[in-house]
Amino acid sequence: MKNYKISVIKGDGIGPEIVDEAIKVLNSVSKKCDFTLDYKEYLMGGIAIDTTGHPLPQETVDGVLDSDACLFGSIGGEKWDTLPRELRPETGLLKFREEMGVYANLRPAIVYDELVNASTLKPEVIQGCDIMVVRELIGGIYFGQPRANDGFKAYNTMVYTKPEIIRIGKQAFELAMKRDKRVCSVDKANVLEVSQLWRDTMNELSKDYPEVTLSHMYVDNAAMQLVRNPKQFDVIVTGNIFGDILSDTASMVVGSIGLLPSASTGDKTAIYEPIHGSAPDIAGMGIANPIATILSAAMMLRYSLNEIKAADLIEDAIKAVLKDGYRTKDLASFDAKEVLNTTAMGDLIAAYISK
Ligand SMILES: NC(=O)C1=CN([C@@H]2O[C@H](COP(=O)(O)OP(=O)(O)OC[C@H]3O[C@@H](n4cnc5c(N)ncnc54)[C@H](O)[C@@H]3O)[C@@H](O)[C@H]2O)C=CC1
Ligand SMILES: CC(C)CC(=O)C(=O)O
Ligand SMILES: [Mg+2]
Repeated sequence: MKNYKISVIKGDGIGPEIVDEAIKVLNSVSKKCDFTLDYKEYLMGGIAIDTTGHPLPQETVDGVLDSDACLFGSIGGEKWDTLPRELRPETGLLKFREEMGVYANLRPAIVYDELVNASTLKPEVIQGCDIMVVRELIGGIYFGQPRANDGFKAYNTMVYTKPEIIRIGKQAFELAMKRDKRVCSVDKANVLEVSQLWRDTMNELSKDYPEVTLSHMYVDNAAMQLVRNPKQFDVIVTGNIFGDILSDTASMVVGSIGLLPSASTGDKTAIYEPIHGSAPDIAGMGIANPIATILSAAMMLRYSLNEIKAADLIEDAIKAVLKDGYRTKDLASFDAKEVLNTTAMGDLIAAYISK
């Protein structure tokens, strides 16, 4: 029987609540599909600061690199917001992504038929929507030097090199080849030099993919188009900050940020994490939607472990649960037959799998 080593980082806020549900579901599907999972927990973010004095302990870096894949919850919270920048949970997360070399963050935004009434957008606008946001994750303005804040003047730097743009562009074109063969590259080339290089490079790269239609859009327009007519998009490729913002926007096309999973991939390892943060406003209340994290676990099975049947079983169980009218609080006003807490939603998805 196959056995996989999974590193687990629960993090802060709702992180532990949602990761526990994903593990519950993984255990249910692994029994059904005849493989086992060995989990090892590592600290990161606020809890790591409180325990070790540092947001990213070396043990976490080594442990994740030694595993087959990493399941990640979320980090951060007000408690740590006043720390110097280099000691903050978010700085630990960025350093973690950089050290793991996970340059491509794949954020699918799929509207399930079962949830077509779960969005504030009209059903006809969103039905059948299936977007893949390919966000560059270890470059751009979140990482660029110089950066500083002296209390009077503050600045950050948006940097991309051509090899970095080619690397992420290739991921987008390759994904598009397996999908509807359309890539929309999002930038701000009317204002930013870095975006002009991004656009020129995408144009050059597109010559290697003649079957794929490449279009370009400014990020402000892209945000508007995402809510106006999301079905016009197939693959969106963009830089770190634009992808961060546009994928949160896309979550409202789907219905809730608690539904969107992601895979952060590179050449060394992969990290599977919901797109949302630690949601301190609802932490400990038992109302967080665990589906984004459970779907991230399904992506882990599909992409890192090649357990395709298991991934399908999870996704089918989620659709069935939603079709039967079970909702967490974030989706309570959309065709809910019964509103479940976080644990009950995890229990139910696990039970549908083992049916
Ligand atoms: N990957 C990570 O670990 C990320 C961490 N953060 C950190 O998280 C903290 C909170 O950031 P926010 O801007 O509030 O973003 P957030 O994504 O944590 O929350 C935004 C809103 O969405 C809701 N929400 C998020 N996930 C949900 C879920 N699973 N179910 C139901 N509702 C959910 C929250 O209750 C909140 O109202 C900050 O410290 C931030 O830096 C933010 C984004 C990503
Ligand atoms: C620390 C932030 C860059 C995290 C975030 O918002 C994200 O990755 O979506
Ligand atoms: Mg974000």
